Amino acid sequence: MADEQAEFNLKLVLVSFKQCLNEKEEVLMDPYITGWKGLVRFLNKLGTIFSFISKDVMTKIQIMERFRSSDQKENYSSLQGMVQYEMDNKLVDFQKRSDHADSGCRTILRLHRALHWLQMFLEGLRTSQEDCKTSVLCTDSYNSTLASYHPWIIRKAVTMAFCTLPSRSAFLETMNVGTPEEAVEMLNEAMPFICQVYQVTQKLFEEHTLLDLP
Ligand SMILES: CCCCCCCC/C=C\CCCCCCCC(=O)N[C@@H](COP(=O)(O)O)[C@H](O)/C=C/CCCCCCCCCCCCC
Repeated sequence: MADEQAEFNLKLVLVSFKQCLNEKEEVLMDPYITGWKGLVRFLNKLGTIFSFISKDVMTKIQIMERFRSSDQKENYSSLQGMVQYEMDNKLVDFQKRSDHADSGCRTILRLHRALHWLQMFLEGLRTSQEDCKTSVLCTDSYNSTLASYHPWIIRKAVTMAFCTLPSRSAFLETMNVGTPEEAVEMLNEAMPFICQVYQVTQKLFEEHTLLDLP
């Protein structure tokens, strides 16, 4: 709990995503989870209107943490290991959610899709003009990524929440790494790691036809 409430710092998120890939290009589960926890911390700072989103992410993080503390924890130390284990043991629902409603694969797929949104959003943030509206950046990146997976009611709630986002400079200052310029500098550093984690995961899920899990 204390961990979830700790102060957000962009650098910690950056370090986690940097640590995600090992020399064999495997995505390591623990830093992946830590990176997401850091992002939730940031989301919580943006106001209670975002709490329905952070609750959903926390539920998914907790599912993955349970796997990591179960007697099968070794099989969940990387995304590659998890896919292999769940596929070999038929632990993934492909048609509809039933016996394996909360498999690691479908849970990570939701976070993976959200990582695509993050990638688009941060790219917009880092390359946009000072007077650009974060709500517009957020809406555009959401519409081109996650929106197609969400029902109308979620899309409406999400779009309303985006309207409450602070200005670009206030948003960058919330990252807790100094001036907006310094935050942009750090985003420049963070982006390649986030993109690489996204690409490796995308390839893995594509190879095992896991990109449409219910
Ligand atoms: C480097 C830091 C700077 C940027 C900080 C951004 C912080 C973002 C933190 C979290 C991102 C949100 C991740 C959302 C995950 C959504 C997963 C999902 O799609 N869940 C749906 C499907 O799950 P199942 O039902 O199949 O289990 C679920 O139905 C959705 C629930 C709630 C709505 C999710 C909306 C996602 C909007 C993403 C934008 C977040 C806005 C952040 C504002 C900056």
